Amino acid sequence: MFKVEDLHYSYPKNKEETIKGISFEIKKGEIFGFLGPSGAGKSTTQKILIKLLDKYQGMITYNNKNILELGGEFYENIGVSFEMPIHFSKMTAMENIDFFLQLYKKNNDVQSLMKKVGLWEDRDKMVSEYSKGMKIRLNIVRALLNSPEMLFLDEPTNGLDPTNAMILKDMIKVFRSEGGTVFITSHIMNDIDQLCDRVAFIVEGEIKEIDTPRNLKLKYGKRVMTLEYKENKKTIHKEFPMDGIGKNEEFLELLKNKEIETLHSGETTLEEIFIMVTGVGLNHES
Ligand SMILES: Nc1ncnc2c1ncn2[C@@H]1O[C@H](COP(=O)(O)OP(=O)(O)OP(=O)(O)O)[C@@H](O)[C@H]1O
Repeated sequence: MFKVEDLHYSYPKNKEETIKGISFEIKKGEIFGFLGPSGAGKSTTQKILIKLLDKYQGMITYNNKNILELGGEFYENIGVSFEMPIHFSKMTAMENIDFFLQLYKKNNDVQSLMKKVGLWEDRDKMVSEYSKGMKIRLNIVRALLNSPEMLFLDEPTNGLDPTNAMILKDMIKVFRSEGGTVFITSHIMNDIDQLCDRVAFIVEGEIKEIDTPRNLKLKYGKRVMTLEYKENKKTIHKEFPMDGIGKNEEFLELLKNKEIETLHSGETTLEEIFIMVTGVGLNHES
């Protein structure tokens, strides 16, 4: 759906390039995660893809057309939800929605969307009375107002409690199951793991990895089995190579004779991969 080839970008006031020659594709019907430490260039790339920044080098096509040649119809087909919810706070949620609806030719079913995010009952409240979580949910409704074929989401679950985060993730999955395509950035690796078909890691304007979360886990994980068992009221921890595990006598003896507490393959988490690829820890406060 999107093809980005050798993209370079520098902000006018900066000497150094912010985006240093990245290439990737977003396939129709996939959820594509764009991950990286703060300042890596995620928002800049997203802004270029949605045509908010244009003086770049390289080639970007959307459905095989150069995005620079696309007119207003481009915005009929995409939905955008950025991290900071921006609404008219002195208007009610519905007044906000009505305002944005009339900008589009295609309209989604607002009542159904508002019910899905649990805001229908509060639709006539001023947005200034909304909590942060409510504003974020209203933001996603806004992004879906034109029934887009592609969604751009910047940190969509940031600031949501687990229940609301789950509602939002379910909406994103339903959107994909109905054929939609999603470009998402997040610092919450669990969400990324649950949602994304493929992820790219960007560090200082360069892409270091692109693959499925599963392939990355296989690549960065250790091929070992770890076993914890009880012996004389103590927990003993042992590691065995995955290769030939079925014939490893010591491992099999432990399985047969000991009280096993845990048994794991050495699969790593996306969070550990993030740290390995980017060299930067995740800030859990964000
Ligand atoms: N308008 C701007 N003018 C000049 N430099 C900018 C501008 N916006 C961003 N930058 C710089 O470009 C680099 C990439 O910023 P960007 O916002 O794309 O990072 P990010 O990966 O989205 O970070 P975060 O996770 O913190 O949102 C940073 O060094 C930032 O300071």
